[in-house]
Amino acid sequence: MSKLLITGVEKTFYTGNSEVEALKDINLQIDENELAVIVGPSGCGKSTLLNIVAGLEQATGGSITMNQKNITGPGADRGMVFQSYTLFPWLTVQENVEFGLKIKGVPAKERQEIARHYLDLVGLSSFAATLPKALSGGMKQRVAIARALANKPEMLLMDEPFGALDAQTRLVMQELLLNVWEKEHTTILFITHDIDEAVLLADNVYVMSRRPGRIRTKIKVSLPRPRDHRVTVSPEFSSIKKEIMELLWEESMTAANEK
Ligand SMILES: Nc1ncnc2c1ncn2[C@@H]1O[C@H](COP(=O)(O)OP(=O)(O)OP(=O)(O)O)[C@@H](O)[C@H]1O
Repeated sequence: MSKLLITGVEKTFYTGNSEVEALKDINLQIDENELAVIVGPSGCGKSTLLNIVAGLEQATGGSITMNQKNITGPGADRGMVFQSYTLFPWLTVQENVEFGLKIKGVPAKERQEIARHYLDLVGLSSFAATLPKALSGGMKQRVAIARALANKPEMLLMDEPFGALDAQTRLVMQELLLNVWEKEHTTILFITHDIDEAVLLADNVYVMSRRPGRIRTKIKVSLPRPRDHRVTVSPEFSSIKKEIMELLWEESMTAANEK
């Protein structure tokens, strides 16, 4: 069943006398429980699209529905994880994870239990009382994932969540996300520049064109699950990666020649 339906979405930014056409006729259908990954050349509008789905930006045309209801603004039904760490520095790890639940009025005991469950899921139970400043980048992103999931969102929106991490930590986080998704099966819309990351994680990789961005191709990734990094050495992995690389190369070269 379709969870998210994006139909004919357009976005033009108007600043002073200039305008930037960021997205043009975006059509995308994401199924319930799908782990969908978007890749595209730099500046093609990936973050803009995710921000529109999050309700943080308003589309200038088209429509977006989640569970057949129009998205008109931000809501707790969509959890966000950004590249930059967005934890509250004055709250402990546990309090950060509980934050959204507290706002919703969930009783203290219940929210503590929920927070503990998700901290356990991301392997941070023993850091519950720690302040964010004492955590590494990877640990902060684990907290951000636990915090987003604790609100039981209908969808998790992830914008380059591992982009600021070192290569080794990034691999660990990719496997952690796969593990979390195997257990929770939350529908995820994930943006990345990293083609290996896209193929490792995705049910489907959606390749965007150069700006103004459109969804150029949907590539189904049928690699067996559960997955871990061993899958990256398989011939199937290489062949999907090559297909995506060629599409992105074509888009980037055309964009460069247009400048
Ligand atoms: N608030 C804004 N005002 C004006 N232009 C904007 C705004 N936000 C984004 N843009 C422009 O819209 C286009 C798409 O930007 P966006 O950040 O969505 O691309 P992206 O694909 O996420 O880029 P990258 O891969 O480099 O992170 C760019 O040309 C950008 O300069």
